[in-house]
Amino acid sequence: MATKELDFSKILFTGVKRNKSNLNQTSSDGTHLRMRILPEADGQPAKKLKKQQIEEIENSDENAVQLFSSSKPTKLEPTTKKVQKNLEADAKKEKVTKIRKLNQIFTWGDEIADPFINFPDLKLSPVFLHNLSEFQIKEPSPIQMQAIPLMLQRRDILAAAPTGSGKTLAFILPVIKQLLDKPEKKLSTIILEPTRVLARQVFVQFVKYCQNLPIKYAFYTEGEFPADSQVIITTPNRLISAVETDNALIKKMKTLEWIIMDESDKLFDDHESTANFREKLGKIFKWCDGAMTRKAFFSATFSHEVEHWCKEHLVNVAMICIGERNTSNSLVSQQLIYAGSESGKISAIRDVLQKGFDPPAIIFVQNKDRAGQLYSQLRSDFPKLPIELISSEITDKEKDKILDQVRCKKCFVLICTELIGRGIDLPSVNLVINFDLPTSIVSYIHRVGRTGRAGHLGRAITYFTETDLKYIRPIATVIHQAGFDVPSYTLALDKPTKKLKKELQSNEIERKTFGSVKKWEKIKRFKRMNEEIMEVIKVKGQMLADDDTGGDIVGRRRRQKPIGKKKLLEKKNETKAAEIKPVIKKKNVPKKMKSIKV
Ligand SMILES: Nc1ncnc2c1ncn2[C@@H]1O[C@H](COP(=O)(O)OP(=O)(O)OP(=O)(O)O)[C@@H](O)[C@H]1O
Repeated sequence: MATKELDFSKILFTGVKRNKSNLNQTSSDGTHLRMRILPEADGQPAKKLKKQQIEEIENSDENAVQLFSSSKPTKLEPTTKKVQKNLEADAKKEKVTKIRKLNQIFTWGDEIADPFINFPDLKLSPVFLHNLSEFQIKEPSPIQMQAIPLMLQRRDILAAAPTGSGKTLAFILPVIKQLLDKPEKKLSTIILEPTRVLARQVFVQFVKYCQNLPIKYAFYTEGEFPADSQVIITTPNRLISAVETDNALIKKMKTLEWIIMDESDKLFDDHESTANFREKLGKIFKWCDGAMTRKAFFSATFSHEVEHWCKEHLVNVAMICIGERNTSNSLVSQQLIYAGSESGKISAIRDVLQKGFDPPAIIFVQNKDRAGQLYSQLRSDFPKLPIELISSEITDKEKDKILDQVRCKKCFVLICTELIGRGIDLPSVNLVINFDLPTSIVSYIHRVGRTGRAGHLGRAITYFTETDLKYIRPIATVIHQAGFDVPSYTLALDKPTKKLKKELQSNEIERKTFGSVKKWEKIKRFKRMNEEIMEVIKVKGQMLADDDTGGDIVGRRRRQKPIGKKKLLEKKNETKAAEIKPVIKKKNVPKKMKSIKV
C-alpha cells in the first residue's frame, strides 16, 4: 500500500518523466486525455459481466454514483449472493482500473469514489441534463468522470487536468446538483478566479447550464455584495474588499458548503505582481473555516507550494491528476523557432499571416507596451485584417467585447499579454503564437492551452531570439516531452539557474522596441477618447490588483525608477488613490471614433 501511495504521489506531484516508449504512446493519440474512453473503444472488450453481476453491482450502493447505467434488481439466494458479490466486486474493480488507465486518471487518497461514465448515471434533473446536451455536453471528460463523484462525496479535492479538458464543468456540475438536491436559501458556494475576465467566463457557464433551474448565482466585482445568492463567482481581491467593508459577511462565510479555487496555482503565485496574494488567501480561508466547508482546487498546472499547502490544511483530501502533471497539451502541435532578433520575429509573423492561417490566432507578447507596438505594426502591415488587442489597460467592457469577437471569429488576430494566458476559453482559436518567450513552463503550458480545447486540434509557434538562449531550455524540454521536434541544441544548453529563473519572474527580459512606438501612442490617444483604454496610475508603494492585470505588469523596472519631484507632484494632483481609472478627456471628445487611420 505504501509503495502504491508513493507511486501515485510521485505521478501527482512530480509528473511522469517521458521516455521514448511512453512518449510515442501519448503523442500519437493525444485525444485520450480529452475524451472519455471506454474499454470497448480500446479494441479490447472488457470481460463481459453476467446480467446478474451487473445488477448486483448496480444495487450495491444506492447512493453512490453508478458506474453502469440502470437496470432492475433481481433477488438471489443468500449464499449465491455472497459469492456473486465477491465476483462482482472484483469485476467492478477491474473495470474501474481499466477505465482509469485508459483515461489516464491518477488518484490519491482514501476511499476514492469510482469514476462515472454517463451523465444520466449522476441522476441529474431532466432540465439540467437537457441544458448540458443543449451545449453539446454529451459525455464526460476524464477530469469530470473522476472529480464530479469526488465532489459529490463532499470532500476536499485537489485536481490537475490539461488545459481545455473541462475542469470548469467538473466543479460547476456538483455544485448545481447539490443545490438542486438540497435547496438552500443561504450562500452556499464561492468560486474564486484569479482575474475578473475569468470570473465572468465562469459566470457565463452558470447562465448556460442553469437555464430554468432554481439556482441563484452572481458574478461579483463591485458594489453591493450579492449575499442572497447561492453561488458567487468573484476574485480574491474583490471578496476581501467586500468582507472588509461589511464584517457581517464573515458570518455567512462560516456556513459555506464549498470554496472553490480555479487556476489555484496562480492564486498561490508569489511573484512580485501577486505579492501578498497568499496572505489574502490566508485571510479568506480563515473566514471560510466552517466545519461544513469543503475546499476544491483546480488547475492545469500545480506547484509544490500548492501541494504542501493542501497536505497541511485540507481534511481527507482526494487528489486527481489527468495525464501527466505540468505537461503541455499534446493535441496542440508545437514548434520552437529561432528568429534571431526582434525584427526577425516581425518578419516571421508577417510570413505566417501572409501565407494564410486558420483564424482566429492569438499572439502573446510580454507586456502591454509591446502589445501596443505589435498591434500598430501589424495593423499597418495588414490594414484589412481584423486585429485586436487586449492588455491590462483595455477597459473591462472592451475586453469582453473583443473576446466575444474572437469567439464568433470576427476578430482574426488577437494580440495580448499574460492577462489572458490562463483559463480563457476561446474554442475557435486555432493558432497560438508566442511572439515573446513565456517566462516559465507554467506560462507556456497555459498560453499554448488557449488552442486545442475540448478535443480539438491546435497549433502553437514559439519564437526565440539570441537574448532568450539562456532561458530557452525548459520550454524546449516541455515541447520535446509533448512529442514535438525542437532544435537539438536547445536541449543541450545550460539549464537556467534558480537565480536566473527568479530574476525572470520579477524582471522582464530587456527587448528592443520595434519602431512603431509613436504610431501606438497615436492609436492609444484615439482609443482613450473612445473609452477603450484606461490609464493605469501608479502611486508609490501600491501595486495594481492582480485580478485586473492577471500578472500583466508592465515596465516593472521603469516603475521602480524614481520619477522626479515635479512629475510626482503632478501625479499626486491627478489622483488621490492608486486606482485604475478610465481617462476620458471631456473636451473635444468625438461621439465615437469608428476607425483609426495610422
Ligand atoms: N464533457 C464535455 N463535452 C464537450 N465539451 C466540453 C465538455 N466539458 C467541457 N467542454 C467544453 O470544453 C471547453 C474547455 O473547458 P474548460 O474551459 O472548462 O477547460 P479547462 O480545463 O478549465 O481549461 P483551462 O485549464 O485552460 O482553464 C469549453 O468550451 C467547454 O464548454
